[in-house]
Amino acid sequence: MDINVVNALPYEEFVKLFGNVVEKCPLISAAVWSCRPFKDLANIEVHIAEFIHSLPDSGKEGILRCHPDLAGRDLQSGTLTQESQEEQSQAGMTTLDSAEILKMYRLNAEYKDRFGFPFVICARLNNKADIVRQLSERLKNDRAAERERAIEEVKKICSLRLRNIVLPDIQTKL
Ligand SMILES: NC(=O)N[C@H]1NC(=O)NC1=O
Repeated sequence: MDINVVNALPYEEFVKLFGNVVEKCPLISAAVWSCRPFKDLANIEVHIAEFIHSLPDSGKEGILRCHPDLAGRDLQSGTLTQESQEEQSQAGMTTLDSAEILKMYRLNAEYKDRFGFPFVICARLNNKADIVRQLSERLKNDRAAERERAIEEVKKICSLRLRNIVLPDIQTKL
C-alpha cells in the first residue's frame, strides 16, 4: 500500500484499518491521523511512539492492560482479536499442554500481582521458551523499569502489525 493511499484515507477508514495496531487502543490511531501527511511507514511508527511516550504512567499502564494474557482466558475461550490470535499461535501458545498452560497461568498471575498490569511481549519475535524465561526474568524488575520495558514490546508488536497491513506480501521481520 502506497503511503499516498494511506495519507488520503478519511479518518473513519484510517481508524478501521489501523485501529488495532496497538491492541484495543483505537484512540491511538485516531490521534495519529491528524499528523498526516506521513512520509513513510516508519514515520507513522514515530508518531505512534511519540503519542505513547507523551502519556502519563497511568496511560501507559492502561495500554498494557488492554493486552490479553499470553495463553490466558481469551485464548482458551476463543475471544482474542485476530491479530493476537495469530501472534500467540506463532509463538506456540495455542499448542501448550495442560502443565505448560498452568505454568503460564501462574507466572502471569504472579506478574500481575507484582506490577498491576499484564506481562506483554512481542509474541512473533519469541518462542515459548523465550516467553517463559523472560516472564521469570522480568519479574525481578522494579515497576517503572518494567513499565518502560513492556511499552517497548508494545511498539514492536505495533511495528509488525503496521507492516502486515501496509506491506502484506513481504515477510516482515524487525
Ligand atoms: N500479553 C501479551 O504479550 N499479549 C500479546 N503479545 C503479542 O504479541 N500479542 C498479544 O496479544
